[in-house]
Amino acid sequence: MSEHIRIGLVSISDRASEGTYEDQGIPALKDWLGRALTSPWSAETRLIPDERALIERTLVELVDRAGCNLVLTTGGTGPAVRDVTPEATLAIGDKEMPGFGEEMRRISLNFVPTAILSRQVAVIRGKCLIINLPGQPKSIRETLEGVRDADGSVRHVGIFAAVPYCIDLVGGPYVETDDAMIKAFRPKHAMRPKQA
Ligand SMILES: Nc1ncnc2c1ncn2[C@@H]1O[C@H](COP(=O)(O)OP(=O)(O)OP(=O)(O)O)[C@@H](O)[C@H]1O
Ligand SMILES: Nc1nc2c(c(=O)[nH]1)N[C@H]1C(S)=C(S)[C@@H](COP(=O)(O)O)O[C@H]1N2
Repeated sequence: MSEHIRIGLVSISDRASEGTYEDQGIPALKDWLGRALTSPWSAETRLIPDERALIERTLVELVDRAGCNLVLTTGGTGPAVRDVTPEATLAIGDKEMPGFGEEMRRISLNFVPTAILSRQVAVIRGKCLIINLPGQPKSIRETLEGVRDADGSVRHVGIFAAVPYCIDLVGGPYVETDDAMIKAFRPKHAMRPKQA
């Protein structure tokens, strides 16, 4: 049986939050999750500037008060002075999960040589997994879903394949995905029968 998950979606951008351009981060996150998840979910969205204290408060609020078991951020992971998303995320995490950042940079190198400029991290806070994604809206799909060959076969598995089992392990709800988009990996003993 699958269970409902509340997912925090946080777009961190000075210019989108002040209206210089329209935010494409939250729509891209919603669009991807809408196509990838087959179990029930709802989103808590926030559009905020690159202010460390505000990022920390927002993440804490989404986990501790809104009850999110997954939070995806986009933006603010680069080397510029105002890019502080990784520092804010690490500051409020109980445990760092370095594999997500390492793998996202490897995946992103298939698309841009500047992928190594992205300092994204992931952490566990309570029963929630928080993952930083880069700011480019197209990078959301690239990192979550991975890289495909021209015939559609998966060349480099996206990081979302490891997300449902990670949420299981911290005591969150059982999340299911559409295998055609992203096949979630779980060891046999942790798998439940697929919903019809
Ligand atoms: N929320 C967003 N909506 C649309 N495009 C974005 C968004 N965030 C980032 N981008 C694009 O991706 C690029 C890299 O993202 P990054 O997080 O480094 O932004 P930035 O250059 O620090 O500027 P800002 O914080 O004002 O978005 C941006 O320069 C912008 O072109
Ligand atoms: N998958 C993917 N990753 C990417 C990119 C991209 O276009 N696709 N852009 C890179 C660029 S240009 C930068 S500067 C860094 C910085 O992350 P930020 O956008 O959060 O500041 O992410 C990188 N990671």
